[in-house]
Amino acid sequence: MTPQRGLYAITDPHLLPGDRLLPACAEALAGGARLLQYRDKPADAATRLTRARALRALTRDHGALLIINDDPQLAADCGADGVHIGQGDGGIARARALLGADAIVGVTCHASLDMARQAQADGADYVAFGRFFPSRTKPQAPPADLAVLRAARAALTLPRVAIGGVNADNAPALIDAGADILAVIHALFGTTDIRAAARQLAELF
Ligand SMILES: Cc1ncc(COP(=O)(O)OP(=O)(O)O)c(N)n1
Ligand SMILES: Cc1ncsc1CCOP(=O)(O)O
Ligand SMILES: [Mg+2]
Repeated sequence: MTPQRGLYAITDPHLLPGDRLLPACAEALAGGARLLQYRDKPADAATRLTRARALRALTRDHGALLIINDDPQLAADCGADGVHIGQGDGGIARARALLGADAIVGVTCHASLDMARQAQADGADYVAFGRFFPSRTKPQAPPADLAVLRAARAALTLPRVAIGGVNADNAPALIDAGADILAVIHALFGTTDIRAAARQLAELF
């Protein structure tokens, strides 16, 4: 089931090449991340499956949820808790058909309340808005304003994820505006003390 609040760590293949992936994720989970998303576009299918299976075991050990980015089939193959899909990633119905009713399906809604309403009507488990701040990981992601979080809080029942340049300094404003879950890449995996960075963000909830 989707946690209602907390820190959502997302992996990055450039920050966490090869053997660094597992120990870095272990640190984020030890620091309090409640969800972990495996996001790895450049790797080949066999490598992605090996890594996803390893992250499945690791997240189980920490009682955290594993979400796979983009790829419902990989989520099914590694036994993940769910999948995150963007507006061009195949749709909620396809993900549900592959993963079943109990899986978590999260959907990117950029800055659009209409997209979020549609995602909720189509059976999503959470909606993600952003990027809220300049992002070193995805600088060209469409920008979003805090107002969309306030509007979604009033209009939707689903948990709201905030993403994009999130760090310990700007996180309180996102939570105040209605973010239930903070999705973070660089401010976690771009730091030297991942566990401390995760703890600082997790303690905001
Ligand atoms: C929690 C969360 N929110 C948004 C995204 C972005 O998804 P998408 O728009 O499909 O872009 P890519 O991540 O695939 O580049 C996400 N992955 N996770
Ligand atoms: C995948 C994604 N979608 C919108 S912003 C973003 C990247 C978030 O990474 P960071 O926390 O480093 O800005
Ligand atoms: Mg995607």
